[in-house]
Formats: sequence, C-alpha cells, structure tokens
Amino acid sequence: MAINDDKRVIIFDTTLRDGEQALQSSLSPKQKLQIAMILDQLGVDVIEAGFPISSPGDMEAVRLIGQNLKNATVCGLSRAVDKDIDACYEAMKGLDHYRIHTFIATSDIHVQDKLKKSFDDVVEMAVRAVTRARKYTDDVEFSCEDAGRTPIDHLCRTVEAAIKAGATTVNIPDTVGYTLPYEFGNIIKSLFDRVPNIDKAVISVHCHNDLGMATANSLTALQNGARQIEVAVNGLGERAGNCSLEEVAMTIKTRSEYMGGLYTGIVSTNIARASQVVAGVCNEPVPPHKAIVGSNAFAHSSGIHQDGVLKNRSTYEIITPESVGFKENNLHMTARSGRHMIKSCLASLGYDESTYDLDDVYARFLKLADRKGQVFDYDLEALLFFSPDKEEETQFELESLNVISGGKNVIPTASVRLKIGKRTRTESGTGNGPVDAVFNCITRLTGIRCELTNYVIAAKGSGMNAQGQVDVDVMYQGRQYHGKGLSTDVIESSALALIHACNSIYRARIIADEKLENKEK
Ligand SMILES: CC(=O)SCCNC(=O)CCNC(=O)[C@H](O)C(C)(C)COP(=O)(O)OP(=O)(O)OC[C@H]1O[C@@H](n2cnc3c(N)ncnc32)[C@H](O)[C@@H]1OP(=O)(O)O
Ligand SMILES: CC(C)C(=O)C(=O)O
Ligand SMILES: [Mg+2]
Repeated sequence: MAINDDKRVIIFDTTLRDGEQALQSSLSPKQKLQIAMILDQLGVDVIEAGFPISSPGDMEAVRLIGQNLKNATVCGLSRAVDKDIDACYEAMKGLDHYRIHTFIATSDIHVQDKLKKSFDDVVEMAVRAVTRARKYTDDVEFSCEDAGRTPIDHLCRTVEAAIKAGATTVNIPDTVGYTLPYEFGNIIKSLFDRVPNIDKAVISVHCHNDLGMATANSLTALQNGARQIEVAVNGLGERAGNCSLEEVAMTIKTRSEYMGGLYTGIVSTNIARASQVVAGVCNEPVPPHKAIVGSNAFAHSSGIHQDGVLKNRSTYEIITPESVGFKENNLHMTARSGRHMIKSCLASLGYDESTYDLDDVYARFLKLADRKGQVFDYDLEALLFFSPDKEEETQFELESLNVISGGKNVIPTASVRLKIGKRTRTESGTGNGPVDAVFNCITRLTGIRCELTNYVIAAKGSGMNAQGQVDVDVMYQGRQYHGKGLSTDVIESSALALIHACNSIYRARIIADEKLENKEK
C-alpha cells in the first residue's frame, strides 16, 4: 500500500491476529468478519486478519475478510517458511490487493534457543521468504521478531537484506515489551542512519506492553521516522497486550503540534463502538480505567474536579467523550462530591437554588453518600421531599423466594413473597430462566414495569464467604434507576437488586405526584 504523504501514519491493526492470540478461546471466521467490518469503518489502513497456515478456520477468516473489506488492505501472517507463505497466497489469491507479512526472530536468544539456527541462516530464511512472498504480491511486510533485543548490527543487516529482497514494509517489533522509549527511539534512528536502502520501505513498529511502554515506544518511533504503527483495539494482544489503537490515534490527534503534524486516517468518533464490539465478541471486558475507552475515562467523582468540569470541561478533560463516540461524560455523586455538583444536579432536575437550603441538603447528602457509596439523582431529589427518617424508607421488602430451574424440559418457575407497605403478597410465575421468572413475579407484585438495561453479576469475597453482587440498571418512564443486591445466593441477589430499584422508582413516583399536586394548586 502506498501513501505518499510523509505526515500520514499508516495504522496496521492486528486485533484479529496478535489480539486474538491473547484470547482463551479463538475466534470463528464470522466473529472475525464482524470485527473486521468495524475496523474498516474505523479507518484502519491494514487489517492483519489471521495466520492462514494456522488452521482451516483462520485460512477461511482471512479469505472472508479479504472479500468483504471496502477500504482497508487485508494481510495474512506467515513464518519464514514456504508453506506458510503459500497458505497466505491461498487465502488471498484473486483479491486486487493484499499483503503478506512474513517474519523471523533476530535476537540471539530467539535465534539460538528457539530457532536453533545461526544468524546467517536466519538472514537467508528472511531473504528467501520475502522473495517468495513478492512472487505473489507487491505488498510484502517483513518483521524482525524480538528486534528490541537484537544487536543493532544484526538488525541493520537483516533490514537491509529484507528490503533488498523486496520488502515494502519492514517492521521492528519490541516483541516482549522490553525497551524504554528513549532506547527504542534510538533503535529506529540508528536504522535510518545506517541502513543504506532504508528509504525504499516504510518502517513500521509493533510494540508490546509488558512494561507499560507500548504507546510511548510507538510514538517515539514515529518521531524518529517510522510511518506505520501496529496496534490493537483495547490494546488486546499477547500477555500485557499490544500498543492500543485508541491511545496512539488520540495522542497523535490531540498532541499533533508535538507530533510534528502527523495524522492518521482513524475516524475517531467510531472508536467507542469499535472498542465495545471487540470487547463483546472477544468476551474481554475493557478495564474501567483503560485510557480513552474505559468506563471511567470520562468520569468525575470528586468535588474539586466536578466543580472544574462544570465551569469548563477542559479543566479536567483533554479530549471530549464525543470525539471518541461516547455520548457524554459522567459525573458520579459520592461523599467526595461538593456543593457545586449537588446544585448542578438539582438544577438539571428543575430545582432553583432559592427553593432549597443548599447547606442543609448537602449535609444530608453526605450522610446518605457515606452510607450508600453512590448517590443517584432520584436519591438527591428524595432529600428535598422526605424527612431524614423517611428518605430511605422502603415500600417493597423481600420476604421469601423459591425457584425451580434445571436442564432440559424444566420450565424455570419462581414464587416470590414481598412485604408491600403493611401487607404481604405472593406471586408465582415462569420465565426464560430463574432470574427472569423472579423478575416477572416482582413486576406483577410491585406493579412497576421497567425495562432492564444492564445486569452485572460479580463475586465479592472468596471461598466459603463469597457473595454474589448483582447490579441492575432499569429504565422507567425515561429515567434510569440503579439497584444493587448482595447475597450468597445469586438469584436472591438479583431479586434484591430489582426490588432496590423498584423502591427508588416508588419514591420518585410519590415525588412526581406531589409535584403535580403543587402545580395544580
Ligand atoms: C511474536 C508472535 O506473535 S509470532 C506469532 C505467534 N502466533 C502463533 O503461533 C499462532 C499460530 N501458530 C500456529 O498455528 C502454529 O504454531 C503453527 C501452525 C504456526 C506451527 O505449528 P507446529 O508446526 O506444530 O509448530 P510449533 O508451533 O509447535 O513450533 C513452532 C515451530 O516454528 C519455528 N518457527 C518459529 N518462528 C518461525 C519463523 N518466523 N520462521 C520459521 N520458523 C519459525 C519454531 O522454531 C518451531 O520449529 P521446530 O518445530 O522445528 O522446533
Ligand atoms: C509477528 C510479530 C510482528 C509479532 O507479533 C511480534 O514480534 O510481537
Ligand atoms: Mg506481537
């Protein structure tokens, strides 16, 4: 692939190859295709779709993806052996354009202990592999595996030989994430200084995150002349992962003046969606604090930060959530929040400061937050309407619960008894699983029909003391409510979580009725 603009950085995505190597379960061709279509829309330039010699399924995945991409170039990986290169050709033959990526390790430890060869043998294998791949396509990438630990003389010699044999891209991987940014930048600089034919190929880097340096090393390499970076969505990849696509793309965009005006073809507003699809298909949740795409990346829970963000978002947000495809930032109310946050939340609910005593509400809010951890907008509103002894009063309480579930031919059935105000009522019902059966009973008992939008179950503690915590988000009349339940029995945790949310909805309904009455008066 030829991009004739020295400022343009080629984004080579290896989510489906190196990223997939990190999964406990390999992906099917269909799953890979689903991710590839998202990557294509995201604007990556090359998609390394798999390792065709690896299995018939991966051969099929590379073929399928090659046939369906609209913009990106498909690429298959091969060792420096004939049969792997031929398998790449087999997977991609017939396409207008495709890349074969062949590699061999060049560091002493890999050459001697893994490949059990001499360095001369390795250079010969590299040349033979590139030459063979060039017979099939004019887009050939060669990688010196473990370049980060390769003596520089050996690296220069291999790179020169690979380019001479016809490699159009030469990749310098820090395979084990060993180097530091200054050191890695110097490796790239040395190659530009010492390899005579370096200008005949695009120099690429492929950094791993074992010491948390993958993004820094990739950016330093760009500053030293590399023009392709190999990345994966959510930083997926062997061990601690590959360089994360979203981190480099957003750094290049956000700090372009510092990056010498470099740019990529990434459509940044598609990043959040790509992250979510990769996390879902790969069954690999994104850690909350992951830069750019974590759920906490645009969240603020402390009063000083919330005050700053409310006055000017740029005080604590260097990029906007919208620019990477999230709807908005999140301001969580906790005992670390301050008065500005409380005032702002009440204003968004329609309460002018003249209608309440901020100091009094704030003092009560802090007591509630110390008890509950997180306070939601409807909890805050309840402080205005209920006296302190009533603000957490519950209308619904679980008295007992019975479920029958099981394998084939057993219809999940539940029976739930709730204390509702001063009365007790029981309901029985079925569902498509035991939790669904319980939720159906609770819906009938409370009369609250809400839509379940999120259900998360997590183990708290371990061994005999382990409990299951269920968190639910439900939507009721256009407003989001949250419920939490904790028990040694996860079905009971689920019931408690929904009942918790129903109690909040019940209180919000009383407030809504009261507001209506006041208006009518
Ligand atoms: C740094 C990286 O991410 S490299 C990519 C890693 N990805 C993968 O390994 C996933 C796909 N791999 C596979 O499906 C399999 O490992 C295959 C099909 C490639 C090979 O399977 P097998 O033939 O059973 O070999 P196995 O994986 O056990 O061992 C690898 C062999 O390849 C050799 N080898 C490793 N890298 C290279 C290379 N770049 N060029 C040539 N030979 C290589 C090893 O020395 C070893 O050879 P040996 O059998 O003579 O000892
Ligand atoms: C195959 C190569 C590029 C690789 O994944 C690595 O060296 O980390
Ligand atoms: Mg790798």
